[in-house]
Amino acid sequence: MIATESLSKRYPKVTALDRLTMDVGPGVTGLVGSNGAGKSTLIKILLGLAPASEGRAEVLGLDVSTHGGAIRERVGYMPEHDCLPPDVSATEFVVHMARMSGLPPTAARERTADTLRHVGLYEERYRPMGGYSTGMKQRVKLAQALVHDPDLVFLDEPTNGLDPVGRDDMLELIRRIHADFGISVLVTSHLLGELERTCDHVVVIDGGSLLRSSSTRDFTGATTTLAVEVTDTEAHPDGTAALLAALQARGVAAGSGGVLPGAGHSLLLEEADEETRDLVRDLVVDLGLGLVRMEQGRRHIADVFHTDAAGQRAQHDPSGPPPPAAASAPPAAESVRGTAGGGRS
Ligand SMILES: Nc1ncnc2c1ncn2[C@@H]1O[C@H](COP(=O)(O)OP(=O)(O)OP(=O)(O)O)[C@@H](O)[C@H]1O
Repeated sequence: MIATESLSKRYPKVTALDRLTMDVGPGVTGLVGSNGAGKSTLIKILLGLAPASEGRAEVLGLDVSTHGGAIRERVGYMPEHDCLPPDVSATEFVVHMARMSGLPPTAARERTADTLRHVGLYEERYRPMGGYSTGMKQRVKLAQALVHDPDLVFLDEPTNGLDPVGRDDMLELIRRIHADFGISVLVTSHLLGELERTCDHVVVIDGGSLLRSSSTRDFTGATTTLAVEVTDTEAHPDGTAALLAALQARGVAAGSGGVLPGAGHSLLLEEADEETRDLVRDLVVDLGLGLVRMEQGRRHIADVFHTDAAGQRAQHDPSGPPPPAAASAPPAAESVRGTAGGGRS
């Protein structure tokens, strides 16, 4: 679907992409990287909207430097930032975008109604978009990317600004774009956790270079780590801390797993066996906490990202001190915001 070869983009003060070589096949692919990693720049080059400084790229077998128009006919694009005219209704806007994509008037109206229904906008689609919530605006942006029935869509940070429920709804919609309509998806995010539930394949970029590209399954192989999540109670306003203390009192070492996607705080217990699982269960009961989740685990993509990023930096500067991410066991932090280099040149 997408192939780049030594693709670079240099702005006067910044190298946004640095000899990026990658291949993306059909399905749902996540493009992960911190702010400034080069995700939006890559999308603009792939759409033929911005020229590369060096290297080449193809989308659907078409060269981006010479076939931008043909690519945009077959590819949908959901931009990152708010770009909807406030005085226009979703219906008017999406019909307009469908017409711009070459659909005749009747087909444009029919496809608009179908697509807005598909993304979950009903009566409100006749109201001006200025009064919409962030979630509704994201849905309209998604609808306009899908209305001309593309082969592939680029979704730039579609969950930005959404609350956990809105984010889950959007991720479910993204999964269905491929499952129901066979449209392939390239979706960017700085949130690693959400992509491991949504994507078949994940590409991680850092400072404009490829850090890793592999199937989600390969990223998240089985481990002996046990993730435990509990509720707070009146007696234990911080249930996680109470459980941690009780485990430590019995000589079980646990690390804090950070805030998990769409969930609360979690504890991570390394090399947990049957006995440890029984102990956790008993302690949760003794403390009167609610057990939200006890999951023997998969690795989180975040772990792999931190380990790989640390390794790469160590390679670049073998004599230097270890970067913070390498100095301790990497937490399963959800976001890579701010953990990667910015690609300054
Ligand atoms: N038109 C431009 N002129 C100069 N620098 C730019 C331009 N567009 C992007 N950059 C810089 O290129 C780098 C990559 O930006 P890009 O927007 O592609 O990153 P990103 O991964 O999409 O991050 P974000 O999620 O914050 O948008 C950043 O340092 C950014 O400041």
